[in-house]
Formats: sequence, structure tokens, C-alpha cells
Amino acid sequence: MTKHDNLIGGEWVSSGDYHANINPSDVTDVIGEYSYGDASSVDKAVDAARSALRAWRNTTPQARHDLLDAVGNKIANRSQEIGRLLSREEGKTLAEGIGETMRAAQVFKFFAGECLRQIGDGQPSVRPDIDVEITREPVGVVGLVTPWNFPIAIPAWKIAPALAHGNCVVIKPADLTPGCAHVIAEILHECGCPPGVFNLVMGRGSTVGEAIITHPGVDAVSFTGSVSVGHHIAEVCGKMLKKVQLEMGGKNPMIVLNDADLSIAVPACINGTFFSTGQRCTASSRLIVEAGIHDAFVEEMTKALQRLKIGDALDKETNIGPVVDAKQLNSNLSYVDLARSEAKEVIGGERLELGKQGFYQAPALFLGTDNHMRINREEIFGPCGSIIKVTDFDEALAVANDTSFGLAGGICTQNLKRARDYKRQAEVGMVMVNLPTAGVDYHVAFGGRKGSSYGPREQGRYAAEFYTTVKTSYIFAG
Ligand SMILES: NC(=O)C1=CN([C@@H]2O[C@H](COP(=O)(O)OP(=O)(O)OC[C@H]3O[C@@H](n4cnc5c(N)ncnc54)[C@H](OP(=O)(O)O)[C@@H]3O)[C@@H](O)[C@H]2O)C=CC1
Ligand SMILES: O=C(O)CCC(=O)C(=O)O
Repeated sequence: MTKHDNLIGGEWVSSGDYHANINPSDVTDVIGEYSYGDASSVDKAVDAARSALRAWRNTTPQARHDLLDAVGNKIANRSQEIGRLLSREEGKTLAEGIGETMRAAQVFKFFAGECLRQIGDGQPSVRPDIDVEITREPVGVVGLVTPWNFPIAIPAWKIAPALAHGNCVVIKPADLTPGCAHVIAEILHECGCPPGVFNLVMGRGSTVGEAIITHPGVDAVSFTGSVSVGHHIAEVCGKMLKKVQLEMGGKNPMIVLNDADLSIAVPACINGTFFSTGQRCTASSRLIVEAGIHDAFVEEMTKALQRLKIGDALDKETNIGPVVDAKQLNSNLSYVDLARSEAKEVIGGERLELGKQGFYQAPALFLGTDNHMRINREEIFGPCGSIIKVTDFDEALAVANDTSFGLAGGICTQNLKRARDYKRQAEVGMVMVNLPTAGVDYHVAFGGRKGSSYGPREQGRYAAEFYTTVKTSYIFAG
């Protein structure tokens, strides 16, 4: 069995404590053993990052560009193999795994370009003979804590801007999916990333994650994951006055108006609600449907659901892979039970035995629901969607905005005015018109409002807001 170690100060370091990475499509398939770090591994990683910081922040933009560009090329060249690893450890389909790997490659290449487009501003002072310069500098050592549902894209979209803007990194990937982050570490190492600039410490959130967020040598923390851990990190970082960026859950609405083109709306809702097994913070979990199209929409959705093939993530025929682990599956099944008491009707949602020891679940559609039910207030994070019938656009808008979350929101309509009205009034960070709520571009801002996100946006040029700090200099040349 291949053993995989942590990368600390440019060395592969074993803690002696290895844990198996298991395939959720078939738990008899063990992908490899991954080293568990602890608080002392984090101390060493933070020390290495602090020692490397001065030299790294002073490297030329060209040197940083060349490193990130080379990493992006290597990830792209290995996309089939890495995508397969991703699907094996997380359970999304092979097409999704390869697609996510290419997205990670593009993220590295985008931020390679950003190294050469550093933002700055020069102005004359309001006083004579003085120049004013506003420049951006790295924040310092950043701690990155990532979830299992996008095991290569999310580490990539945190690591690449951190390094591009001259920071050093300590990352803890999710315990369920350490494989892809380990591959990024291998590639950064092979491409000549200087020792200490990038450090990988795998292990549990309660030990390694906690040690990163509380470490006084970590200047800023970027986290994606659950609301409860996000709130805890906000408290810790608030007390220590650390910069913090949190991406948490969603209960994303997709409005389907009477004039929607069902040949667009149904595939958008099937994709947004069920693809990646519904394990996306951008998933459309509330389908808010105007009364005039409700019955036709339900009929088409039901037919489309029956065509979906649930199976092993590596099987080319599979549309929906397994749930990530037994804990998430049990949580999903308990929400399906709840739906049986709250909704008028439940289609699907049962556990599937497919002749393999995997965590398979039929996609679930909850019919005849209203927005006050728990199934429509709490994030399920599985292949489950609710239909909420409304009388008109105003009610649809009110229901869409009536949630503690505010990540993504969508509308299917052929009426430009309605689409524009929704775009203006949606209390979310990302709006989709005639498109699934999930599945975003890699080069533009990502994030939400209300309980979904906290701190500056991720991705694209906006990532600079979190990974840099502003300095204003006054120069009197005599
Ligand atoms: N917004 C999103 O994209 C995601 C949302 N979720 C939501 O969270 C629910 C639970 O998933 P789960 O994986 O448990 O999410 P968590 O929030 O527990 O995990 C996210 C990351 O945080 C780490 N972590 C856990 N506790 C701490 C801590 N005290 N300090 C620092 N880091 C910590 C985890 O480590 P470890 O590996 O040990 O768990 C993991 O790396 C899902 O059902 C879903 O609702 C989950 C994943 C992504
Ligand atoms: O929908 C996407 O493309 C990204 C979703 C995401 O980042 C998440 O679920 O954490």
C-alpha cells in the first residue's frame, strides 16, 4: 500500500500515523495511506513558512508566474490520472473528476497571469512635491482549510492566489479526500517551489485544523466547509485579529417561471440539484415553480430523474456517483425520512444496493413542500431537491430570498425583464439566468451573502482583496 507523507519545509515528513483513503463507490478499494499530522507538525510547517516568507515575497513576478504556470501545465497534462484519483476518493463521476482537475489547472494558469498584473495606484499628494503610492503586499503566512467536495479545485483556488500574491501557505485538506491536495504538493515540489513556501499537513480538523487556525504565526485563514466550523473559525480568528475568509453552505433557490423553456429549465435543475451527488454548496435545493408550469415541470423532472444512472463513479455510464461516506449518507437518509412527514410526496431518495459496497442513494424530489419546512431551511448536501409551488414572480422572489443563506440563485424564464428584476433583487452573491446554480467559471469572483460567506470574495481578480494588504506610501524627494 502506497504511503503518502506531509510536505513540511521542502521535506516529505512522516508522522508514523497513517490512515486509509477509501473509495466511496466501493469501500474494499483502498486508494492509499496518508500521514496524519498533529499540532507539532503544524508548528514545524508554520516555522518553515515564516522562514521562507521574506525571500518569497521578494521573488520577481516572473519567477512566481513561471512556477504557477508550470504547476498548471503539469496538472493539465495529468488530468486523466488525477481526475480518476479524484473520482475514486470523492465519488463524483469520472467526467466531473477530470473536469474539476482541468479547472484546477486553469486556476493555476490564471493566477500565473495575475503575478504579472499586480495592482497599484500612484497619485500626487494634496500637498506640494509629495507623491503618494498605494501598493499591495502579501498578508504573510496563510492557513488554508479545505473540504472534501471539490478536493482539487478548492485547494487550487486558495493556494494559487496565495502564492501569486507572495504569501506562504500551510494547508490542511479534508481528511476524507487528501489525495488530490497531496498531488498538488508533489507537483509544486517537482516544479521547484522553494522549501517552506508551500506546506501540506494532512490529518483531522480537530487537531491539525485547530492548530492552524489558532497558531499565532498564521496571519490569515481561508476556509470552505460547514456553517458550524465556519462560525468557530470566525470566533477564533476574530479574537486573534486574523484576516478570515469563510465559504459555507447554501440553500440555493432556482425559480422556474410560467414562460420558462422546459428544454432548458429541466436539464438546468437536474444538473444543479443532483449532479456531483448534490454535494455542492451551490446546488439548487429549492426549486420554486410558478403554478402555471408546475405540473408540466414535475412531469418532465420525474422522467429525467428516471433516466439518471446511479453507480460507480468510474463507470462511464454513471451520471451520479455515491455519497461521500456513511455519515453523509445517513444524514441524507434522515432528511428523506423527515421529508416523508413534511412533504406531500417523496420521489426516490432510498438507499441503493448496487452489488458493490458503496454509499449509493437514489436522487430524491420532494413535492408539495413549503418554504417553512425544515427540509427547505437546512442544508442537506445530498442528491435531494424540493419543489415549492408559488402563484407569481413576486411570491417566487420573496420565497427565494427567505433563507439564512445567500450563495447562488437562479431563474429560468424567457422574459428579460423578469430575469433582470431577479438579478437586481436576489439576496445572493451569484445569479444564474437559464443556467444551473452550480458550476461556476474559474476567473471571476465566487462567494455569497448572509450566512453563506464571510470576508472578501474568492477567485479571479477579487482574490487579491484577501491575499494582500494595502500600503500607502508618501514620498518627498526634496
Ligand atoms: N460549503 C461547502 O462547500 C461544504 C459544506 N459542507 C457542509 O458541512 C457538512 C459536514 O461536512 P464536513 O466535512 O464535516 O465539514 P467540516 O466543516 O467539518 O469540514 C471542512 C474542513 O474543516 C476541517 N475542520 C473541522 N473541524 C475543524 C476545526 N475545529 N478547526 C479547523 N478545521 C476544522 C475539516 O477537517 P476534517 O477533514 O477532519 O473533517 C475539513 O478539512 C456537510 O454535510 C455540508 O452541509 C461540507 C463540505 C463542503
Ligand atoms: O458550483 C461550483 O462550481 C463550485 C461549488 C463549490 O465551490 C462548493 O460546493 O464548495
